[in-house]
Amino acid sequence: MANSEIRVDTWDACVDFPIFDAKTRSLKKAVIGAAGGVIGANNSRTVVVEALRDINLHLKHGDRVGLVGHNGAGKSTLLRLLSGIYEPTRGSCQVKGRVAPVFDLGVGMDPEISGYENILIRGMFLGMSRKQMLAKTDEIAEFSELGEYLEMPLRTYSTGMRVRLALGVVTSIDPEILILDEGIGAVDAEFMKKARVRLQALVERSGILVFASHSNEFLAQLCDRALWIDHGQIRMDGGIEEVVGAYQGPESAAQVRKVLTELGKSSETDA
Ligand SMILES: Nc1ncnc2c1ncn2[C@@H]1O[C@H](COP(=O)(O)OP(=O)(O)OP(=O)(O)O)[C@@H](O)[C@H]1O
Repeated sequence: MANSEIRVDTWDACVDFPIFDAKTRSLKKAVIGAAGGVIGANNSRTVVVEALRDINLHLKHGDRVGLVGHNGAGKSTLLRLLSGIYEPTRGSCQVKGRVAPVFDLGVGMDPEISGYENILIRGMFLGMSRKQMLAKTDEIAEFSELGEYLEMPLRTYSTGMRVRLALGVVTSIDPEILILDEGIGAVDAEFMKKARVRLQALVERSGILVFASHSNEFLAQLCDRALWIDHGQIRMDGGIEEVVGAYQGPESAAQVRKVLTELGKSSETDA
C-alpha cells in the first residue's frame, strides 16, 4: 500500500461493555470513579462500562502517538478498537494498512514447539509471510542470545527467555501500522538496552505508531505526539511534553524534556 494511503480514522467512536452480572446497589446515574471507565446503564437497563466515548482520531503515515491516562482510562480499549479486535458500539472506525498489534508478547506463541518454529508462527501472526520470517530467523536468533535453546520447546524457557524471543520477533517485522501496548516485562537491564535500540528502529520503519505506556521516558523516546485519555475521552492532544505536563505536572514534563534533549529531538512546546 502506498504510504499516502495508510490511515487511521475514527469518527465519534464509542465502545461500551455490557455487564450482565454486575452487582450494583443503585445506578440511577453514571458513576465516575478515579480509575476505570464510566459506569452507566443502557436502554434495556443493563449496566455498561463506557470504555470509550466520542473518539475522533485521524492519523496518517509518519504519525507517532503516545497514549497516557489513568488506570482504566480506555487506552487498551482504544488500541483494540484500532486493531479491529473491537467494533465501535456507536460511531465508526476505519483503518487502512497492515496492522501489527503487539499487546501481549506471549500471544501467538506455542509452548509445545521449538523457539525456531515459534519465530515463524509469531511473525505470521503479526502479518508477515513464512518466507519473510525465514529470512529473518538468523538475525532474531542472534539477537535473542538463546543459542541451542532455540531447538527446544518453548515450555522449557524461563519467562525472561520467552520475552527475549518474543521481543526479537516483534522488533523484526515491517508493519504499516504498529499498535503497541507497553507490557515489556522481565528481561535484564543489559538486554533491555539492546531491545530499545531495535524497538526504536522498528518504530522508525513503521508507517503509523500508536503506543500506550505509563513510562514517560519510553513515550518521549518513541513518540512525538501524545493523547491524554481520561474516562474514555480524549482530554488533550498535543506535544509529549505539553500533554505529560498537563496530566502529571511540571516535574514529569521536565523529565520528558530531558529525554527529548538527550535524544536530540527538539520539544514542540517550550512550556
Ligand atoms: N472486556 C471488558 N469487559 C468489561 N469492561 C472492560 C473490558 N475491558 C475493559 N473494560 C473496562 O473499560 C475501561 C477501560 O479499560 P482499559 O483496559 O481500556 O483501560 P487502560 O487505560 O488501558 O488502563 P490501564 O492503564 O490500567 O491498563 C475500564 O473501566 C475497564 O474496567
